[in-house]
Amino acid sequence: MKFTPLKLPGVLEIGIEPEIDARGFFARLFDLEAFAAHGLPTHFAQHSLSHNERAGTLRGLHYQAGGLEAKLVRCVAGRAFDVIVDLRRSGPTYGQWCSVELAAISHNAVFIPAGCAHGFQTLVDGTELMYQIDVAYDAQAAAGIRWDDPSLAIAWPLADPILSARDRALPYLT
Ligand SMILES: Cc1cn([C@H]2C[C@H](O)[C@@H](COP(=O)(O)OP(=O)(O)O[C@H]3O[C@@H](C)C(=O)[C@@H](O)[C@H]3O)O2)c(=O)[nH]c1=O
Repeated sequence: MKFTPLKLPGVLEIGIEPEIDARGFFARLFDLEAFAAHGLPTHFAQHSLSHNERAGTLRGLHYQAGGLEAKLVRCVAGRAFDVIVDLRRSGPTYGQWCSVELAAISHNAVFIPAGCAHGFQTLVDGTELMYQIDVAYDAQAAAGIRWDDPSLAIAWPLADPILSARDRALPYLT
């Protein structure tokens, strides 16, 4: 497995190192020792799947109030523009964002540490993202920031995104 730091501290793109033969390949997606060596969680309380019918669907930007949720996100069908926003007020990159394209064909994943918000926009119909989340979902703690916050100015690839009513009503970052 390959661990590549992205622009924000603690955000890593995780790639596979496939063992290729005439049949195809075999690749590890999770390795307890490697995750521990990179300071990543080795226990994930919930694995979840997000299915998105249409290209342009945008979910986010979400975080858990209290900033305690870390997650590993991978695309298992289609492609998505994935965004991480740093909400760690005491850190030097507070309010900054970074992105990575997650694609089923690339077999990559992104690790999002606690204290960051997350969102994505699907690039093709039928895109699915799989989450491995280190703490159990707490509906009362679900929080978010508007996808089009002017102070973030995220360069979403597709115009007129498909949004949930909840995401349309999220507050701006203050
Ligand atoms: C996220 C989540 C939602 N739900 C429920 C709540 C609701 O009835 C339904 C849909 O919830 P949402 O609209 O919040 O789903 P969604 O907009 O897909 O939320 C997700 O967005 C991306 C960007 C993330 O990073 C995720 O952590 C999560 O916040 O599923 C759970 O039961 N467990 C969960 O872990």
